[in-house]
Amino acid sequence: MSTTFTLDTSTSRAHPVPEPVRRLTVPAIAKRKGAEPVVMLTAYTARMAQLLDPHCDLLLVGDSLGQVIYGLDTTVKVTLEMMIAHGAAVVRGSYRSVVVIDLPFGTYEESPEAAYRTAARVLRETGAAAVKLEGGAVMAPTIRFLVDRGIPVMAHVGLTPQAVNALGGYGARGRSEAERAKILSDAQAVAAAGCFAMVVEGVVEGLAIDITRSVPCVTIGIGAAAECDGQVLVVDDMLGMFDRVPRFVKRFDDLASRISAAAADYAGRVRTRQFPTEAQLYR
Ligand SMILES: Nc1nc(=O)c2c([nH]1)NC[C@@H]1CN(c3ccc(C(=O)N[C@@H](CCC(=O)O)C(=O)O)cc3)CN21
Ligand SMILES: CC(C)C(=O)C(=O)O
Ligand SMILES: [Mg+2]
Repeated sequence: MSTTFTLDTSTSRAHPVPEPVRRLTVPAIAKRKGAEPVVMLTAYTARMAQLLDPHCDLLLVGDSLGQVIYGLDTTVKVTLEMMIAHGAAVVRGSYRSVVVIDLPFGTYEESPEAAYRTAARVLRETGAAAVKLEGGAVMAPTIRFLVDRGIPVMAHVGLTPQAVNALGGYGARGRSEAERAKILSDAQAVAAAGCFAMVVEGVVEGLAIDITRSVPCVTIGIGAAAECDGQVLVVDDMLGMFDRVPRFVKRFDDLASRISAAAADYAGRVRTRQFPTEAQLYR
């Protein structure tokens, strides 16, 4: 018995393997200033990441998981272990989007060295490409320290929820001239420190526009302005999982009522022995 092998000369490989779909990169996102708007949503689980990934440029594993997943009242109680567990799940569930992970409260503010240790652990243990941290000028040296050592940083200015105890709530920022000037100089300071992008959250529209025009990096708005270089929302908010949401949320679906209806349907069928039926049984 003889076997004939034919070498496929149309490719350099004798055994062609499918081209892997390349993940977007941080530099590719950074180039989007003033160009095609950057699409970001939060994700906390592998399956949700799979569903969102084809539509997004960035997936943010936000510390909003404290409220959204864990039922905490603020993000102040979120731990590094939570962020790493959910961050690794989102990386496993995505293959196109750049995954960014929030550094949780208390794990980076003390010093650039502390921030580096935390950020390095996050990237090492999750496979994500970048970290996000809250704060303005005060965090600029830390951002510079991380960026110089090869860790891409997304900044977050304006309404910074980890500072809720100091801010006294989640009201929009930048209404007074002093606050407006402070937030603008914060944005300029984190940009000068080398962040590749910044979330601008909960500020008056004119300020978000001024920030977007005056910094060289991508701005990603949430409760900010359509003129930002991109937008982000908490996925459970935009899916309609919560009854009460901030003004800046647009609900693109009403999943809470659909889940309630499905659960009620199931409960009714169990109680009347209409479930399971033949299709679900082994015979
Ligand atoms: N589900 C969820 N969505 C978010 O956007 C979000 C979180 N969780 N957790 C972390 C932070 C907290 N954020 C929040 C939380 C509440 C409001 C809020 O209630 N805003 C009110 C105004 C409140 C006031 O004036 O004091 C609003 O109507 O916009 C805003 C942002 C944004 N982030
Ligand atoms: C709202 C976004 C920007 C965030 O920081 C989060 O989800 O934690
Ligand atoms: Mg956050």
